Amino acid sequence: MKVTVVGAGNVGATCADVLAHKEIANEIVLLDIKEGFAEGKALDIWETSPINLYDSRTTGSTNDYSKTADSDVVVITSGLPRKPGMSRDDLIATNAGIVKSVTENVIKYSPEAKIIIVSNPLDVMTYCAYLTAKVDPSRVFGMAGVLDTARYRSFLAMELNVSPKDIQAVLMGGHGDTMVPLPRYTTVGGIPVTELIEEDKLNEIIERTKFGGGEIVKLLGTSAWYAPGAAAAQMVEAIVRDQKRIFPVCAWLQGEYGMDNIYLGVPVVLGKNGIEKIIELDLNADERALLEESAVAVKGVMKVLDDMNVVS
Ligand SMILES: NC(=O)C1=CN([C@@H]2O[C@H](COP(=O)(O)OP(=O)(O)OC[C@H]3O[C@@H](n4cnc5c(N)ncnc54)[C@H](O)[C@@H]3O)[C@@H](O)[C@H]2O)C=CC1
Ligand SMILES: O=C([O-])CC(=O)C(=O)O
Repeated sequence: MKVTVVGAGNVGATCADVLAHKEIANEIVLLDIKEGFAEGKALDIWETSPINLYDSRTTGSTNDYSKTADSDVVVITSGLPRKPGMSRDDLIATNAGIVKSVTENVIKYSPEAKIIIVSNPLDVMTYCAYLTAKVDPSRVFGMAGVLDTARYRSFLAMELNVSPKDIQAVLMGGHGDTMVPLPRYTTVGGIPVTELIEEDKLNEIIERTKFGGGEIVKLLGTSAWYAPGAAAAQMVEAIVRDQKRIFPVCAWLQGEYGMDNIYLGVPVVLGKNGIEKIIELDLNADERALLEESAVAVKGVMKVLDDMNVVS
């Protein structure tokens, strides 16, 4: 299996490192526009192979997409990260052009690839890649929910002092402050979370999750990379190993949840064909209202992209 990661910065290099370390793909290509950067990161990752005892091969490329040819999966992380005081949406002006040109190259050299978008603003950059790639939306989707649920689960594990392995959760909506964690679908070792934690405390954790990206930006001056890189790698793994995992993924909705022509986070089955199924939960009125509010926010940014006329 061949996997390309575009953008050898913090998230991309972390993703490639996890892919290699866990032997998720035997051939990993890291590509960046900055001269020598991807080659340097790829070499550094490869030099961990005798220590971490794996044989996945990681190589780098400065903007030469022929090296990425026939990739099974491509992860796009190229683009600016936000700084303190910025929202993810503030990145649209720069990142739309980057995601468009990268997607054109990706699809030219790997016409059959599944494409996972990571660049922000996530839902709208996924839409941008879909408009550019002109392939079935089951093959173009975004990483956000795996990260957002990981944050939610890690906060719950801290609060309850239990293993994060035993916490299952679903989170829906856009990858922004309007994301929708769903306590009704959160369990700890099979026990509904609401039986283990006070409502106020749970609401605090939900609020922390919604602003989890911003919490790291404030601490670091740039955005997170360990959890995002690992989350993207987990999606790659589900595809290359045809695991049929159920993950919240930013997917193109065509009637599901009563919504049309929008990229939004929903639970899906992820396997060798990309998104193999969108799972429709029976949301209650409150949950539906939150999802609709999130959809309105995403639609607003999609319109900004449409008005930019970046993608024809
Ligand atoms: N979806 C999510 O949950 C998350 C999304 N992000 C987003 O991922 C993106 C990357 O974040 P970081 O890795 O922290 O940034 P970074 O600045 O460390 O890396 C970005 C890399 O993209 C490269 N790049 C820029 N234009 C390019 C082009 N045309 N072709 C190839 N490479 C190009 C840059 O040279 C740089 O090395 C940001 O937009 C950030 O907001 C970050 C974390 C989580
Ligand atoms: O917060 C950011 O800008 C990066 C991101 O999407 C996240 O870490 O959730």
